[in-house]
Amino acid sequence: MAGVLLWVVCPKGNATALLSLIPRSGKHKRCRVHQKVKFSTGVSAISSAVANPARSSEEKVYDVVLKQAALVKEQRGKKTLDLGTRTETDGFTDWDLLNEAYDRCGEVCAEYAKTFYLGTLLMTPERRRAVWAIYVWCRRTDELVDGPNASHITPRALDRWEKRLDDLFEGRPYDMLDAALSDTVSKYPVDIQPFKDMIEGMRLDLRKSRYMNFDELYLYCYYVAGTVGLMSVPVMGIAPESKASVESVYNAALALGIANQLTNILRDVGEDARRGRIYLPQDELARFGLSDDDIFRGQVTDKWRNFMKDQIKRARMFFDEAEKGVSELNAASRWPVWASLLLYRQILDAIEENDYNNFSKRAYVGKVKKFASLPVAYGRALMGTSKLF
Ligand SMILES: CC(C)=CCC/C(C)=C/CC/C(C)=C/CC/C(C)=C/[C@@H]1[C@@H](COP(=O)(O)OP(=O)(O)O)[C@]1(C)CC/C=C(\C)CC/C=C(\C)CCC=C(C)C
Ligand SMILES: [Mn+2]
Repeated sequence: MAGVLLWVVCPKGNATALLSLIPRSGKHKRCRVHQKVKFSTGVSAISSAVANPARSSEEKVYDVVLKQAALVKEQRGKKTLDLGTRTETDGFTDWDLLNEAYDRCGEVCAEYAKTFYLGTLLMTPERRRAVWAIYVWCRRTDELVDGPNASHITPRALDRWEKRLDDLFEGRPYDMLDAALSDTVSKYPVDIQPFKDMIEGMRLDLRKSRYMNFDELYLYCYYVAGTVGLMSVPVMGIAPESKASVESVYNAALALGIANQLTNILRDVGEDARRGRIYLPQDELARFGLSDDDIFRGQVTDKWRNFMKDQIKRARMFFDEAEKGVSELNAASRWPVWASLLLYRQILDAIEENDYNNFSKRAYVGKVKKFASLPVAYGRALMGTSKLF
C-alpha cells in the first residue's frame, strides 16, 4: 500500500509511480478490534425509536439501505445497460487499459482472498470484474488504517482519500485501480454513500478505541463491513424471479457485513487488546461483571464465558438474518456469498471449541472444514429463491 500512502500523504506525488499499488505478497495481518451490538430487526428499531426520540444507529443506517434500494429500483425502470467487456476504442476510453485495470483487480483479489476469488469465477465476466474492483477499493481503504503504514495516516489523509473517491465517481479516476471502479460505478446502480461511510469507519478507528454500547458498535460495524454488502449487491444482482423486496435483500446484505465484523471482533479480542483497543460494548461487559482490566488480563473465567456466549448468540442472529437474503441474489452470485457466510460463521464455532479463549488462541477454521463447506455452499446456491419475504 505504499502507493496509496504516498498519494494520501502527498497528493502531488507522481501518478505513474502509483500504478502498482498493492504488493503481491506479504499481506499485512489486519488487526481489527471486537464489537458487539444488541441485535434488533427493523420492527424493534421502529419501536425503540418511539421509546427514544433520538435516532438509533440502526435507523440511521437503514436510511442508507433505503437510498441504495431506491437507486436500484430506479435503474430497473430504465432499459438494460450495456455491461459488456469492450475492446474497441471510442475516442475517450482506452479499453485495453481498462481491461488491464480490471485484470489487476482480479490479481489483487486472488492474492488477498483466494476462496472468494474462486467464487467470483462463477459470476458473469462483467459482474466478476466489477466485484473485484469494489474489493480492491475496500482492501486499499482498510489498509490505510490497518496496513504497515497505518501510523502515518491522519484524518486529513482520509479526507484526501475521500476527495479521490468523489473524483472517481465523477469519472476522474486517479490511477488504474480507481479507473476500474470508476467504470463499475458508471455501469451499476452503486450509491457513493456506503463508500464514504467506509472511510468514516476508518476515521472512527483513528479516534476511538472504546464503544459504550451496542448502538455505537453497530454503527462501527456498519461503517467497516455492512457497507461492503450495500456496495456489492448492486453488482451481484437480485434474481429476476425473486419476490423479495429490494429493501429486504439489502437489509440481509447489511446483516452479513455486521455478522462478519462482529465475528472478526470476537475472534480478535486478545490481539486488539494488545493494541489498547476493546471493540466490545462497555455496558454489556459491566453487566457481566467485567471491565477493561479483565480484557487486558486475558483470563478465561465463567463471567467471560457467559459474556462470550451472549455475544456469539447475537452474531449468529445477524448471520440468520443474512441467510434469508442470499437465495434472493442472482443464481451465479450466490456461491461466493454462501461460502463466505458459512466459513465466517464457523469462526464462532471455533471460539466455542477453544473454550472461549480468544485472548491467546486464534479461532480458525481448519482446511478440512473449509473445503467441506464449499460443496455445501454450492448446494445452497443451487436452491431457488426463498419464500421468506
Ligand atoms: C461475496 C463477497 C464476500 C463479496 C464481498 C466482496 C468485497 C467487496 C469484499 C471487501 C472486503 C474488504 C476488503 C473490506 C474492508 C474492511 C474489512 C477488512 C472488513 C472485514 C472483512 C473480513 O476480512 P478479513 O477476514 O480479511 O479480516 P482481516 O483483515 O483479516 O482482519 C470483514 C469482517 C467484513 C467484510 C464484509 C463482507 C464480506 C460483507 C459481505 C456481504 C455481502 C457480499 C452481501 C451478500 C448479500 C446478501 C443478500 C446476504
Ligand atoms: Mn480482526
